[in-house]
Amino acid sequence: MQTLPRIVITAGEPAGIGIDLCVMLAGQALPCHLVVIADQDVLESRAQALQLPLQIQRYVPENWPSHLGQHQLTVLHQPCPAEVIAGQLDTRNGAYVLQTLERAINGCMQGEFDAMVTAPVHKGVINDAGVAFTGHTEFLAEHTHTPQVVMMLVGGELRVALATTHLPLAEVSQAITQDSLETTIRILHHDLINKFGIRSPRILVTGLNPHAGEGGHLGMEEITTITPVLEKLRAEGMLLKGPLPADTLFTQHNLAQGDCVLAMYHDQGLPVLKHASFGEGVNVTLGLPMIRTSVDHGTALDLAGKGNIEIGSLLSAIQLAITLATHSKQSS
Ligand SMILES: NC(=O)c1ccc[n+]([C@@H]2O[C@H](COP(=O)([O-])OP(=O)(O)OC[C@H]3O[C@@H](n4cnc5c(N)ncnc54)[C@H](O)[C@@H]3O)[C@@H](O)[C@H]2O)c1
Ligand SMILES: N[C@H](C(=O)O)[C@H](O)COP(=O)(O)O
Repeated sequence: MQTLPRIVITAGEPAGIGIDLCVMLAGQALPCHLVVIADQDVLESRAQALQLPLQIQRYVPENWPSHLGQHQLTVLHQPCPAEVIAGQLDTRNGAYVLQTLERAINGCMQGEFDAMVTAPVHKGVINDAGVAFTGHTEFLAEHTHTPQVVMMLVGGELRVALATTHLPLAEVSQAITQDSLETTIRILHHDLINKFGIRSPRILVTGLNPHAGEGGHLGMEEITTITPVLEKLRAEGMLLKGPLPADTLFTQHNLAQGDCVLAMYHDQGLPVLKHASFGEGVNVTLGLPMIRTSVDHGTALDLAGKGNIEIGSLLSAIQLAITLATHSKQSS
């Protein structure tokens, strides 16, 4: 008999909508076993604020109930040190957020969980708490000892991967070297085949500069870095198009010729994807020795504890995690 995947969810920043989403999740039937790592009291008081029914059962590793959507939620209790007020960040809870991530990562690496789905964290408050933190993606790479990973967002018909992640714009050009770009494309190519079932992935690669550098008149990175890498990997048989001007790459005509876009930096690729599918998209980390997906939105502090939020992205992230975990079990 096929066993259901065991999905662990980290509830993210406790003052944000991650808690609300986990409360809402209790009302959704899903084809998986599911455990949420969060402070149980915070979940209960948010459920009260939202006037939603919630019955919590503590997580017992040997006994995973199915997630039937009858307002029951299995919770791995991680206490928040400071009182949580919806919408108000508190640096005293920064370490708690990271502890939930560490617990989920350890569980995935040791086979306790099949996949990890993350609700949004607030990068700023973690840094204000004194811990350098740029995002889940980098944290996961560090904590699984993976030298390089790739952030890809999937939404509607689009897949957009990034050559750099959470980096000040002034540092982007230097961060894209021939080596880093080659590794990014290899990871992307490998995971599109092995995780997404695309036999011969066609990857559309943006330039870095306006109009892909205009033959060197508007920047040299296309000539010195991107083109040599694409030529090397094309010689191995990879289907790579580019470097293409990013402003027109996202036209329907061009997108129809690829399975995935590789953008050079965060705000070159993600605004297009979020315009097309915000609230339904999924962020997936490629190249990890475990499965991790996430929502496409942030902590939305303005909406926490008030109701009227969309759960679509979390459901899509869980669905993708289930698909990837099932595929991984079948192929192992
Ligand atoms: N996966 C993650 O952990 C993740 C992703 C993106 C941003 N963030 C972090 O979140 C924080 C806030 O970021 P931001 O303000 O740029 O983006 P945001 O996504 O939190 O908010 C942008 C807008 O979208 C709305 N919104 C977001 N999610 C919604 C939902 N589920 N339903 C309805 N409306 C929703 C918000 O109210 C706001 O108006 C930052 O610290 C950022 O780094 C985390
Ligand atoms: N870059 C993501 C986005 O804009 O949706 C977000 O910041 C989350 O990134 P991590 O998964 O690395 O936290």
